[in-house]
Amino acid sequence: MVLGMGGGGGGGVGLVAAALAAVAATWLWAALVRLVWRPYAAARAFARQGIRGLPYRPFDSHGKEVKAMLAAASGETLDRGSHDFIPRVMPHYRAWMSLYGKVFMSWSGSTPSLCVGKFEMVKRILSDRTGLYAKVEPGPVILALLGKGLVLTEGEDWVRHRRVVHPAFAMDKLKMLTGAMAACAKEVIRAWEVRAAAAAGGEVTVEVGQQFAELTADVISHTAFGSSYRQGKEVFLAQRELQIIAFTSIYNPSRVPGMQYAPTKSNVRRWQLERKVRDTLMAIIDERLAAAKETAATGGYGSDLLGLMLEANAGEDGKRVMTMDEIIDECKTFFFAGYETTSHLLTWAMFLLGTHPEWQQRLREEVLRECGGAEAPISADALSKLKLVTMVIYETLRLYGAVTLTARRATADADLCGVKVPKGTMVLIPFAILHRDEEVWGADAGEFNPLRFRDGVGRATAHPNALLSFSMGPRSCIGQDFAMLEAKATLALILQRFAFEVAPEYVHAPADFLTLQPLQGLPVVLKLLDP
Ligand code: HEM
Repeated sequence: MVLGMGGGGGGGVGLVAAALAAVAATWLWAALVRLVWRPYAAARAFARQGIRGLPYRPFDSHGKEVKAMLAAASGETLDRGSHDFIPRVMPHYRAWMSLYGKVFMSWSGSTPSLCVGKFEMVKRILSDRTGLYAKVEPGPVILALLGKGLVLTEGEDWVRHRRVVHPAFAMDKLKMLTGAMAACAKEVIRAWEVRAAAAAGGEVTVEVGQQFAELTADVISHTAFGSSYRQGKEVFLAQRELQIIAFTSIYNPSRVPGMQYAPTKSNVRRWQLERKVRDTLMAIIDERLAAAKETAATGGYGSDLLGLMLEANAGEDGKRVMTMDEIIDECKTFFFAGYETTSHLLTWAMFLLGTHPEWQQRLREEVLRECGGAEAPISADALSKLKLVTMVIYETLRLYGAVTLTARRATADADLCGVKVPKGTMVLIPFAILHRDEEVWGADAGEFNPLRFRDGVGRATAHPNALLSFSMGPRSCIGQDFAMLEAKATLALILQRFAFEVAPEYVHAPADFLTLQPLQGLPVVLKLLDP
């Protein structure tokens, strides 16, 4: 009996051990398939089917030449006059391009990748309307952060979403948001004025990177949610914390597959925040729908981005085009896509103007002429006359565009200007490298020269779409006019009030953490023009 019981206990332990061994064997098998077999099989398949005629070496990222170049470039900071951050930010690409030319293959984990630096090919990929080059499937963490908003949808869903979101970003509607944008910027700048006025010589040093992050968050919260701004800001703060959790997990080198589902401390926090974002957005939307019912005669969902989206969503026959969950996903997308990008644009514009005083003075003269002095209100019409400011913003986007690279996946075998691209290939388009191509931009491609845009953005080079900071084609940035308007209004308000230079302690070290930013922020010395 006793023996029998002991035998039963031993059987239980044995079973547990067997189960653990089975789990370990499954994990080991999965790791072998992922890390060894798939790259090997993919390399063989590519060698056979070829992206024929292209320089090709499997497992390039471990090549000796690339390793040497990586070692040489890592940690380097740049001279302030140099805008060539490629060796620092994209050392693989620089190395590969110098070895293999503008089009080459590489490997990203087990996925074969084609890196495309030839403008004609880029144009073909980005203008595709057939779904041949689709967005890359996001991981579960990014999906939870962004939802199935415009950035991540495909096919019919994308067409439906774009139809609803597009009217909110029409220029005549955006013009009505200029007042809200300028009011947010004025509040931030007013605080600088107070500090400068109290300081000796009317001078104050401000870390503008951080300040612009707060400003663009405020602008999105106000312009998207109008009177529900406070709840909108809560959503924004929760989204920002979610973003940090998401990227900490994605960039964690010892990440264990499947861990995102375990109830760890950070996952529990993530779930709480996701619930908070959803519940708060749902409450704002419910309020709007109720208010719209009451004011049906005046047709009022509100003139902010959410209101315009709800109006377009109502459809002519009263049938909703998008579900409320999809509207929530679009709201999350606004925060994600429109906050850091615009904040970095402002930061880099201040860097370039702070290191080019002659351009700063030319812009100030233009602003004072077209918009008036510090007391004059900023209007969308006056902003549309700021030609030099626009040229400097384009040049900032060319040299320091927030998005340095985009990717697509070939959904079927394709012929890309004579190159065979097998189905499944990841196609990488390094915007930052294309923006420095001397064949496209001329011998001064590496220099700050806003005059190249004097005849407009489409005439700066032989290719009308050579500036790719907002991408091009059907999936190009829906918020580009919004970002340009916000940048112009903010720069005009600063130029009206301050002369500035980059502080001596600034270290020029552009870094790409999803978006291109100065690694240690941007301290700027602001001097009141009229102390
Ligand atoms: C300087 C500021 C900005 C830059 C540099 C920028 C850049 C980009 C780029 C490169 C894309 C294409 C990505 C790809 O196809 O892989 C994109 C798409 C998008 N952007 Fe922006 N963006 C900016 C501001 C904004 C703002 C302010 C908003 C909204 C408030 C916004 C919303 C979007 C959306 C929704 C998409 C997806 C469009 C679609 O696929 O239909 N962006 N952006």
